[in-house]
Amino acid sequence: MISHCFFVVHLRERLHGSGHVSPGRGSNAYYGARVAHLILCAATLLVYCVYRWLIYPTFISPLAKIPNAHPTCSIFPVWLWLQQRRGCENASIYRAHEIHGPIVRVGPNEVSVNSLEGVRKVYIGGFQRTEWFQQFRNYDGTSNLVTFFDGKTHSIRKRMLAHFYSKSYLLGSEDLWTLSREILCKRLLPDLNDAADERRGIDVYEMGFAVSAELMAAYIFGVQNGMDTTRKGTEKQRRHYLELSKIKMNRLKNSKNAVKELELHCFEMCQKTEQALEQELEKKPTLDSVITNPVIYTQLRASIPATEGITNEVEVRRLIASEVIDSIEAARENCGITLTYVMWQLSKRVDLQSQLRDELASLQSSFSQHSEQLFTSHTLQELDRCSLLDAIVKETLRCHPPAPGSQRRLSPKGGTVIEGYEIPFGVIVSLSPYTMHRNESVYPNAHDFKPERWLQVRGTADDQRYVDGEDEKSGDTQNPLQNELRKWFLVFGQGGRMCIGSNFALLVLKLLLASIYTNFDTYIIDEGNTQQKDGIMGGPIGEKLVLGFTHVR
Ligand code: HEM
Repeated sequence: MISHCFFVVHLRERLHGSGHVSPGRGSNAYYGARVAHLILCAATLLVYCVYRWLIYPTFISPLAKIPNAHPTCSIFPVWLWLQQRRGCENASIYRAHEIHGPIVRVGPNEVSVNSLEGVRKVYIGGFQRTEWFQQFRNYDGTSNLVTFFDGKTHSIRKRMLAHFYSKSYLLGSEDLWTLSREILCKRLLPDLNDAADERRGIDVYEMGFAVSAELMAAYIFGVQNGMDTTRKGTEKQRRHYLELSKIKMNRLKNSKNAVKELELHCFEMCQKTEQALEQELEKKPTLDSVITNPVIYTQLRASIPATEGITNEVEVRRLIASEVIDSIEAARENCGITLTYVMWQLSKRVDLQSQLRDELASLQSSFSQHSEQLFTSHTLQELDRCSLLDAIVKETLRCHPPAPGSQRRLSPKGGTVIEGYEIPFGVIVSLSPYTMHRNESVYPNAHDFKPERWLQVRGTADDQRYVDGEDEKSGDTQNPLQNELRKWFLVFGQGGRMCIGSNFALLVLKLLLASIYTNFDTYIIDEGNTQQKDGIMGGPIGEKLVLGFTHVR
């Protein structure tokens, strides 16, 4: 537009110069003509801007028909930005849906949806992720599962790993139960025992983050090559590691140095695993050491060259490191936050703790520290059938999703139609667990923590029967009410980009809870501020939860 105006001025000058009668340079008439041209250009520019940024988005764009979360949303992206700055983005979008229904415009080029049709179109339909996800690249921009844009590259990598994170594989994995026994029984429980004896409080927020990262690292690298920051005596390393993680996640000052140190730490674990594999040391345990296979590392090391065609060893190691550091972070943050909230909820309800203990006591496997049966090959399968435990974990994830924020995508070429509204190509479309999980018609009294809802079948109030553990794999169950609850459950995302670690996360959380609550009662000593942060991640604002532990008789 600006260049067009200059062209007009230039043309007029050429005309003047080619013999037309024109006011002489420096004369008043000459300057008057120039000013008139400039005014004309400015007016044209203004009209264009008003049309482009006011009239078109507000009245003509297909998005204009969608209700605005705020009157300015069609023109400026300021409303959303302000909600983010104020730390109330999720709550504000939720309120907008309550007022306007299943679809709202939250910015000139962004809409939020809250419906199953939205889930089906956006996630199951495979809309692309936005640029925002690129920040999860590691090692100077090396991609991984989270950041791959191209669908083909993404699905090759996902297929490479999916089997080793599938529920059926994990339930039968000797590596998983062996490494869990090592970490929980030899590192975590002895510290909790001491805490109970000494009447010392434990910050389970810190403990949850550390033990989750440690379990994930052990599955990736083998327990002997992974992390060791949970046991008593490692408090200094643990706090240093968690401090670095916090700096990285919150992009605080010095985050570059923190990122470097964390990447180096992960790279060292890769190198240690590589050396062990080269020397075939894995299967030679000494008397007091336990060794497990580096399940994920070995798979990536074999499959990246074979299926992605990358043979340069340094490059392969970089790709592996970029992939696994993300998984450790995902486990640390998401499982850490979830464990904190489950234990907070259980500590408020002694009755629920004892019901859970009764369910665990009915199993053949025992989680008692004094039992010979502790963690056998049946343990994981048995644990998976505990319906109350499952309900407690699911209800915690519903009420306190660790990643409650909008899962943003871009509308595809050719556009789409959602909830009857046309959405052109390139619009940011999102749904969020925060809003989906608060739907009163699916989750009555949605603001209350009610594990029972995951155990009920549809019927009258007096006809609420309990169902045994359903087959998670099949998705749909015989129970229409449970199917409905699951469809609205967005905690792990849905579709092709859904969380690859969901089964691992659920199983590890159940193992942790079974081990802790079989042996201890917990009570709150200092809960700080347990309100969830309103953002992409939703840890407790106070970043702590100090619980007391007492031995179960
Ligand atoms: C309670 C625990 C967890 C929660 C709530 C969670 C949540 C999520 C969500 C919501 C997404 C999808 C985001 C989107 O659609 O844009 C996701 C993706 C992902 N998660 Fe998790 N996660 C958890 C644990 C884990 C663990 C333990 C791992 C370790 C393997 C993991 C690895 C990943 C990866 C690699 C992706 C990207 C998948 C893809 O793009 O195909 N997550 N997670």
